[in-house]
Amino acid sequence: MIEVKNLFFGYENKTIFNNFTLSFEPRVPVGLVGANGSGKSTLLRMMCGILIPQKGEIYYNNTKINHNDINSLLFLKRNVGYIFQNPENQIVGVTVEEDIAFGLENLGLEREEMKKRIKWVLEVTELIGLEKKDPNTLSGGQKQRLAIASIVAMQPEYILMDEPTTMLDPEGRKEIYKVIKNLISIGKTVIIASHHASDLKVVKKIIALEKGKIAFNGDRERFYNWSESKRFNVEIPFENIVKKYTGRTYENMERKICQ
Ligand SMILES: Nc1ncnc2c1ncn2[C@@H]1O[C@H](COP(=O)(O)OP(=O)(O)OP(=O)(O)O)[C@@H](O)[C@H]1O
Repeated sequence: MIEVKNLFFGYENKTIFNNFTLSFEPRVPVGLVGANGSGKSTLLRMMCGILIPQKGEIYYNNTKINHNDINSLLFLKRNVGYIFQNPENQIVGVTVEEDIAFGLENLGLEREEMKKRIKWVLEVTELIGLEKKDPNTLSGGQKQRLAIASIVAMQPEYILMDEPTTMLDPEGRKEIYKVIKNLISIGKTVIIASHHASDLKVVKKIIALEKGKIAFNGDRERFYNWSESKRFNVEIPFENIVKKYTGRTYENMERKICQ
C-alpha cells in the first residue's frame, strides 16, 4: 500500500498540493485523471521519490519514508517504479538488453540472475527477438515498452505510468495496453495518469484531481456518469457520449477513425 498523508507541495510560489491525503491499495489498477496542471505528474513523482514533499509523509507498506535517508529512499524506489511520458528520457543502453541490464547492474545482481530477469521481462513486455537491437531504431511503441521493461526488470510492486501513450500512434497504444494487461495479470499494481479514455479501460478505479484536490475517487463505471454530470475536463465523457448517442463502443468508433 502506498499512502500519502497531509502532503504540501509547491513550485516556486505556486502551491500544487495543500494538505493532500490519498492511498493506493495493492493490485488495484488506478487511473489518475485531471486537467492539465492539476498535479498528476507531481503526485506520481512524489510517490516514487523523484520529488520530495515540502511537508507531510509518504508510507510504503506502513513504513514511513525518510527523505533524508538514502536507504529509505532506495526502499521506496525499489518498490515503486516510474515510467516517463517520453521513453527517450529513460533509454540509456546501446542495445535493448543492455538498456534493461543497466538498472539491474545498479541493483548488484549476479550475472545469471540478470540474464533470467532480462529474459522474463522481454516476455512480459513482448520484446522477444529485439534484444540486440539499437533502441534508436525501435518504433514508438517498442521504445515505450523498453522503458517499461527496464523499470519492471527491477521488480517494483507498483508501476506508475505518466501518460504512457501520448507520444504513440494507435498501433503503439495497443501494444502498451497489452503490456499493461500482462503487468496486471502478474500481480503488479499499475497507476496510469492520462487524458485518454482508451488508456483507462484496464483500470478498476479512477481518481480525478482538480487543482490539487480529489474531485472523484471510486469505480471506473461510476466515474463515467459522474464526469458527464460534472462536465469534467477529460476525454472520458466523449466515450460516454459515443455509447449513449450512437450505440457504438468507443473502440469501434476509434477503429473507424483510424481506418
Ligand atoms: N518544474 C516545475 N517548475 C515550476 N512549475 C512546474 C514544474 N513542474 C510542473 N509545474 C507546474 O505545476 C502544475 C502541476 O503540474 P503537473 O505536471 O503535476 O500537472 P499534470 O496534472 O501532470 O499536468 P499535465 O496533464 O499537463 O501533465 C502545473 O501548473 C505546472 O505548470
